Amino acid sequence: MSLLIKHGTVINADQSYAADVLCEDGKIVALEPGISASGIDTVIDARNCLVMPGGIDPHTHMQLPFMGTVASEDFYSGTAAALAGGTTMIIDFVIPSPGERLLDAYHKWRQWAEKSCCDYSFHVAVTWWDESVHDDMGTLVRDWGVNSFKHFMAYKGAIMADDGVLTQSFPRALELGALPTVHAENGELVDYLQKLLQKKGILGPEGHPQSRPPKVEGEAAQRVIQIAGILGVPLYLVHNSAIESVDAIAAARRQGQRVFGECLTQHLLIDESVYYDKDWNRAAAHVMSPPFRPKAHQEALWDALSGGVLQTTATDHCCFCGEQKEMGRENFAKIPNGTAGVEDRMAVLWHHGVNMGRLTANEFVALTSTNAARIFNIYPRKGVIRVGADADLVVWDPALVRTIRAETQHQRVDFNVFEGMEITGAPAYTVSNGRIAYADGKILAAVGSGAYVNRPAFPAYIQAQVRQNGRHPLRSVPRSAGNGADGRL
Ligand SMILES: NC(=O)NCCC(=O)O
Ligand SMILES: [Zn+2]
Repeated sequence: MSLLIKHGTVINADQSYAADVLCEDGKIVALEPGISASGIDTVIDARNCLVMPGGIDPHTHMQLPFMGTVASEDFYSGTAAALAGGTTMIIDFVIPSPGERLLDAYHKWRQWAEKSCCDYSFHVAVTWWDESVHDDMGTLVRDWGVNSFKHFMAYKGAIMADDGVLTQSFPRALELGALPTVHAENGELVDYLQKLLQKKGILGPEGHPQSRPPKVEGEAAQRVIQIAGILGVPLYLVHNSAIESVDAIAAARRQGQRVFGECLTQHLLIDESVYYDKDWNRAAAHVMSPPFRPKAHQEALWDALSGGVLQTTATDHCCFCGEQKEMGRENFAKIPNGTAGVEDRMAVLWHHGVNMGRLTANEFVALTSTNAARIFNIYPRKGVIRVGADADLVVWDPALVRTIRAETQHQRVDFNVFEGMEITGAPAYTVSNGRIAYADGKILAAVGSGAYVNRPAFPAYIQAQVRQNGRHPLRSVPRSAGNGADGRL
């Protein structure tokens, strides 16, 4: 099975150049101008197009049982939507139910994910602590290619990990060479503010952002960064949405702490006014955590992306239809949290980032693919166009104009937070493992054509820094009974 992409401009995170890309049996095998098309099975003419590494979305929830319901995607529909948007790999989350063993939950998710039509991998959530969690973390890293564990500081009474859990899990992750990831919101404060708002009769979706103000995120981000610093553990903070958390990450990085940050495309473009919409359905459709913020936070997020404080963009893709959001009609705290985004992440970031002059095309590649591949240790297999890498590519037409509409989307949900947004620049073709998976608006990838990606532990990219940061050396003072070692009291 051979595929040749001719006449395009290759864009990697570090450089751009004109070259044809030859793929055979799922790998890139040649990369140079003027490769002959004779004997090749499929040829794509990429004239006037850019050829980029396929996107990696490091934060999706395709099929998540959450808040009394289950996200409306399955792994086929969700990964098909990813391919339509130029994303060729997702890292989804295994979230064990209370009391469920991590390994059992992991195998359940693996079974669900067999339908995937793009490559995938899993972070596994640690939501409580006991010996079985300690042991299963080891098994997952050693035998099942998991190199990151997720901790929710929010969702009290459900999946929240308190400081005790973080303090057990982080050093365990460190000894296994795995990266702790964290949803930073102070779950106690959210719980308190939700109850306060309810007592005051504020029960509509406008209660959602008021119960989770930016400082609730900032406090948790600062606290977990300090905890990780004390323990000498690298850290990845998911979906940063607020100036407060970005500032906390910037300060830690300035001091040499190994902290990585992600932001969601949705938080870059949408502000909190959506929760004050008179139409309950529209307001509820935007309920996700952290919530959308006042506009000033968006500019800070853009600056953090272009300034290197945040390294990745994701979506937290988690679809709930209107009927599911209805569960919170009488109480905002019961509206299932989550919005979709995997289909639009790259186009929205291209349009508002590259076209608007905030990002270069190379930075776009870094932020949508390469940095995630490095942090989660699948680089250079993914995240770069080079000989030997997986043939996961997007042929990007920078002149393609499209209006985002829920009506025409592939993701399985009845709403789109970017509804009506006109964007310029979109995938003409998406190539997954050397095959055309999306072209001319159509998904061509078969159910189950995606593969599970093992992610090895001890990423060199992170580990060197961990050694440098180190834990403070522990010291003891030798003393004789009752006296100091030197005989003096
Ligand atoms: N983000 C969100 O609202 N839903 C998915 C679960 C999570 O990541 O917090
Ligand atoms: Zn989250």
